[in-house]
Amino acid sequence: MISLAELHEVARQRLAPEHYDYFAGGAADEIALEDNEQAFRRLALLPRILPGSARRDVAVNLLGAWASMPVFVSPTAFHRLAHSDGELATARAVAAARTVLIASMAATTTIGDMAAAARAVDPDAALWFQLYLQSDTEVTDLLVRRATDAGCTALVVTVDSPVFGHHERDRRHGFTDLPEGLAAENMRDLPGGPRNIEMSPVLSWDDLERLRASTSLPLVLKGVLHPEDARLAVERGFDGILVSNHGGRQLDAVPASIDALPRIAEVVGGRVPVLLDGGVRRGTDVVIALALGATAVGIGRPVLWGLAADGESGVRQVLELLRGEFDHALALCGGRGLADLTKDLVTVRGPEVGKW
Ligand SMILES: Cc1cc2nc3c(=O)[nH]c(=O)nc-3n(C[C@H](O)[C@H](O)[C@H](O)COP(=O)(O)O)c2cc1C
Ligand SMILES: CCCCC(=O)C(=O)O
Repeated sequence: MISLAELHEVARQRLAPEHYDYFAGGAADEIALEDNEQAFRRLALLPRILPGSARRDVAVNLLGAWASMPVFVSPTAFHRLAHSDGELATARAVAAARTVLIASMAATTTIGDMAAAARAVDPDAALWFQLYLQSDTEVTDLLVRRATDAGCTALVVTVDSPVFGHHERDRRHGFTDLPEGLAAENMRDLPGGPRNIEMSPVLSWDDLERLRASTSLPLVLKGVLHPEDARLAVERGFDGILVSNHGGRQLDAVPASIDALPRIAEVVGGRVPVLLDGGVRRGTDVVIALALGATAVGIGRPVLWGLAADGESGVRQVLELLRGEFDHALALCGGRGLADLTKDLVTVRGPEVGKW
């Protein structure tokens, strides 16, 4: 495989149409979904010349975890729909690539089993846990305890989903339930029996403060697009921001993640890491996002495509392709390290090129 696009094509052929469309789809007219990728194509890089060194250092510290490159894996649900090894394959591949895996609360494998699979590859494997706050605080607390016991070193609270997004592809297929034998394994053995994952508009900053007080793990807020929310998050002592439009699966009228990034990076002003996901498909996308102020970027669907195409090996290919492309793009930009990626390198494509 020579590009992420090729792995996507193989995955499309392998997956049942209803499962492919669950993974690929977005909300409503899929404007945000498409814009996530298109927005990168509207931007251009102005490379610097004569770097004077053949060494390039791309490792980055993410809330105490060393990642070998500024690319991590964003949380996506139901990996066993993509491949029978599911999240175990993903966990092994990400550990082998020495980067951070954000495990989805909606995984089809428990967080404990994912952690064991990752640690068998690398005892220092970095695993974070994504959480939808549940209105029953007992459930949330138990999930946090399980993630902590599994050795997760940060919690990523998804805050862009007060209600479920409307996915018309799923409606067309009538795809509402996981096939027999697959389940959201983290939601078993909870008070009141197995639970469905709840999304709730009742949640407020108070609930986040409550979570803050109940754990010593760093907390990242995922799904921030408004600069004012980023400011509030930093002022209230949260540890990181993940700029994301949920891969275009929630509100369709939102901007592309990369277009929302600069204002948020400005408001945050380096006080906490600013992460980004949505539409990252090439090493040059990683360069652009870092230059515009991201500390690192996440990939969602490409991991699912790698998994569906070739299990653990497919996910490894995705991560190694991006690592290679990123390093190559950094070299072509005359960069020696991540600190060389500054916002003067980015401009818009077309006749406005000098005006940005
Ligand atoms: C099939 C699928 C399932 C997802 N499940 C979750 C999830 O369980 N929790 C969450 O916070 N985000 C979830 N997301 C959003 C991703 O974390 C991420 O924001 C998005 O996929 C990034 O965009 P990309 O797919 O263009 O890389 C999901 C996305 C997809 C495509
Ligand atoms: C309850 C599962 C939610 C998964 C999700 O976030 C998505 O499909 O985008």
